[in-house]
Amino acid sequence: MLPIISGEQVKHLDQQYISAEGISSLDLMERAANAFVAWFTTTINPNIKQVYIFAGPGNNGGDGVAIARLLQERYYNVHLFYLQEVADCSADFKANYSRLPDKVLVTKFNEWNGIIAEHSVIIDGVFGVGINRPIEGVFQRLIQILNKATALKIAIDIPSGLPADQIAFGTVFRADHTVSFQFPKLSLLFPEHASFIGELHIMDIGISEETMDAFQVGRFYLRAKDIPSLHRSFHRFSHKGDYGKVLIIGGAKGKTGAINLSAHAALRTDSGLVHLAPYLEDPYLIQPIISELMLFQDDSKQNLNNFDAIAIGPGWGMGVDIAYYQSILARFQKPIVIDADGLNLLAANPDLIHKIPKNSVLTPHLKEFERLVGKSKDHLERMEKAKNFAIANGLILVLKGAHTLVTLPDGRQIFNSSGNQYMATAGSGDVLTGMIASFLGQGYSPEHAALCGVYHHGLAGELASKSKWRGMIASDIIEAIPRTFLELGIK
Ligand SMILES: NC(=O)C1=CN([C@@H]2O[C@H](COP(=O)(O)OP(=O)(O)OC[C@H]3O[C@@H](n4cnc5c(N)ncnc54)[C@H](O)[C@@H]3O)[C@@H](O)[C@H]2O)[C@@H](O)CC1
Ligand SMILES: [K+]
Repeated sequence: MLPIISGEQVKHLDQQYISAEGISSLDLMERAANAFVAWFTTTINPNIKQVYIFAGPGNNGGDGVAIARLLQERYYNVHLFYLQEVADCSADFKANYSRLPDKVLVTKFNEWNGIIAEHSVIIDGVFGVGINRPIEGVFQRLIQILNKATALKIAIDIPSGLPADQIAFGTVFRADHTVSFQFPKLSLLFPEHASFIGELHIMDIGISEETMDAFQVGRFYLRAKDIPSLHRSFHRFSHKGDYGKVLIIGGAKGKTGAINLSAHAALRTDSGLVHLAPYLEDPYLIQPIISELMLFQDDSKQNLNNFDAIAIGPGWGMGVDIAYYQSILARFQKPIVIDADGLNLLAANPDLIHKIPKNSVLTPHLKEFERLVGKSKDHLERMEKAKNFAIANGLILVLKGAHTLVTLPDGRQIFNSSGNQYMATAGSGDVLTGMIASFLGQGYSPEHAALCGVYHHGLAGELASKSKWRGMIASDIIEAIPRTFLELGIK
């Protein structure tokens, strides 16, 4: 998994890599600029009239100057603005400045007439991860002008003004796209920064995960390439029992749709047998949405250990008898998945937390998490609370959101990269619950079940949204689950 190192560590990473690989920092900047241009030329409409690049005094500005040259070589009309006397800029900035072709128009920012032509693109290379104080003066004026412009806006590495690992504290460039090098900076994953970042793209510039691992940050970014090695493989003689027997408990009167969605998702994630235990006097009254599902009448006395995995909570309601909740925890000794009202009931009855089997997977959204541990002033504090909670209770916490955060009992924190905004739809969380339970039932470790569940879920959402867009519903995500295996090359 890709380590997420701090802004401060980036300098050391660069130096370490540069000395180990025998390349210069200028070469690394050239790679970064090439990576940006490769993304730009394949993503941005080629009919744009003008590219405006704004370069600050450091190496982010240096990237901007190198990008100006590379884009001009590809016949774009490039207008470069620099903000500080070139003599006062970083060494690699100056080296790139001296390589600029004549066809790049170059203007000092304070001599700019402020006009931005229609159908143009703005590239922000004012500050990168070296920002160390709030933006003021000429820099602030520029960012304010650019934020008002209607042109498409792209940030190099990080929107200028955003600190790499903290919550924004002043003026920040508002990008439509952020093209970040090598790994996402931590602050790019915070929900409060969504409007600064736009779409996030991570471009590899050749620094290996091993080089980055040396920094031991304990924070990671989960990508498609990480997933296949987490999967178990099955052979042609596998029996449906090998694929696990899963029980989904929840679904009070009027809310049985939630367990149906979880159960259906578990089947599509390859579970062999899936049972529903709705919280109804007569569970046989409900109609499973698909005929492959089975009903289970749980009377607090039955042996639950015949199941390989259990998920509790979807649509359960807050009227559940706590003695029944306790009886489930007493009758099943393996890690379980807890979601929705399973979590809300825990928040209302905190003593229950100590009875949950270790390494169980809890999947709160932000509000449910708040009910469990109290309010957080920002995502940074929330991350800290998630870590403390997972370590103190020996549980895996899956904090759902745009970059779902999985916190493991040893404190490691893993941000997911798959998924999109169309997944914020009713029942999407129930689908995830069923998927994680399915992987658990198939014999995956709780850690791998959580990570595979989260990644496949996001990918299923991406695939389903290609045809359903805003109209996507949770059932569409379920239907797309099988294709996620194909997409990731998992047989
Ligand atoms: N491995 C990587 O991630 C690579 C990083 N490179 C680029 O290098 C950038 C980091 O470069 P630097 O460390 O030079 O940092 P920056 O380019 O972010 O800027 C640092 C400069 O701005 C000044 N400064 C900081 N905050 C200011 C403020 N509020 N007002 C006025 N001046 C301020 C600093 O004194 C310093 O001169 C990255 O973001 C990335 O764009 C690439 O060139 C190569 C590879
Ligand atoms: K920038």
